[in-house]
Amino acid sequence: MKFKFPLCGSSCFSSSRSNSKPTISTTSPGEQNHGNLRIFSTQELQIATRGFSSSNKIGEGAFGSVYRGHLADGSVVAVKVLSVEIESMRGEREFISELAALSNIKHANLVELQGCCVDGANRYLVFDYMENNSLAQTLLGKEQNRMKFSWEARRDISLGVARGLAYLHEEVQPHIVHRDIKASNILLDRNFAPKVADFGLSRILRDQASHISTRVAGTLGYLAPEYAITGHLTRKSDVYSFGVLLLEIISGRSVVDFDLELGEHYLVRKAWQAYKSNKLMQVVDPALKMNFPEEEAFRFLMVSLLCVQETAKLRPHMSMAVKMLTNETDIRDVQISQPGLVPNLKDIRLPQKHTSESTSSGGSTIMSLPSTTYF
Ligand SMILES: Nc1ncnc2c1ncn2[C@@H]1O[C@H](COP(=O)(O)OP(=O)(O)OP(=O)(O)O)[C@@H](O)[C@H]1O
Repeated sequence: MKFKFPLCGSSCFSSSRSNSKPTISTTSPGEQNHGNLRIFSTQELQIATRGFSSSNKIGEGAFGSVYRGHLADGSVVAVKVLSVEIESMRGEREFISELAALSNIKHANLVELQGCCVDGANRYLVFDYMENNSLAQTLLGKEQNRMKFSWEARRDISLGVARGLAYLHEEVQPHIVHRDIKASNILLDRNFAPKVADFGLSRILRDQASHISTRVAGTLGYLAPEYAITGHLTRKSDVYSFGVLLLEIISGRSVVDFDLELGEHYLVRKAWQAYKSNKLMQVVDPALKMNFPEEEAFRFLMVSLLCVQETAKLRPHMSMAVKMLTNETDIRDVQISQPGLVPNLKDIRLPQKHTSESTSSGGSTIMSLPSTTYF
């Protein structure tokens, strides 16, 4: 069954600046419905996060800081304090109604948006709290933060992410292109089930020129070449990023790592060279000490290479990628062509100024990312 994602609801919301408690307009019963979105007061979030204390801070991203919070009902949440300037965001009503639509999107592999808070110029998002942090920290992070991931854990995480993305791409209507699939946006719950975070947000939180450079730079290795060069964003750009992520999960290393010896810096290039010389299994994380089913690992590597092919239309849709990973679809005879490679990140000229106008319509989303010197 397809999930309907109402793009612009007509919900009506206003916040009282005097007592920080948001109030919902009662002009029309139909206009009060925020679906699953809970409207928090600033006071509630202050109490939950102990005044946004540094000991409750769990991370920092392009859109602001993230704090762990304990709500009065005993549940634990992650509160994202948006640092994006108010002028750059959508209007309050539109902001609330679009978040309401996002909060209705529920899937076992997506981080749930519980609610939000609007208090004058301050805006906060409240998500389910994920106990085991992100893949960027636990799989690819500093030695002291790393955990051991068995092959089975890696397989389940890869499949979960693929299913979450397939849901956004093919079940939600109109579909959602995530735009920022990467290890730091894959969070793990208490059972290490993977949850894709931050879907749908880039459309709502318009990036500020001041931080777009770092934002793009941090994500470069995951960018599909056609997106990086022309700014033309489709679901297949997410498929490319998923392919990169899959390679990272299997190999246990980051997509770009200049600490490794020359020739090893770029994971996608390394995997492609290994494939061409019939040594693809060398890409599997040595930390697994050969403790994995070879046939399955080979299949996963082949799927990752299919997803990162340079030509977008040769990449599978996410539902097909799921079928390939689970072996419902046989890929033994599939031809793999040259991947989109990023040979020299230093050559990329990042924009000084950026306006991110993204519209999701029909089959693609067009973004005004300036072209880059990429190859
Ligand atoms: N729901 C959550 N539960 C637990 N921790 C979270 C949650 N959301 C975010 N975090 C933590 O906060 C960090 C920052 O998250 P955020 O989404 O703001 O930025 P990011 O994904 O790391 O980077 P970027 O903003 O560039 O995408 C994450 O890496 C993670 O460690």
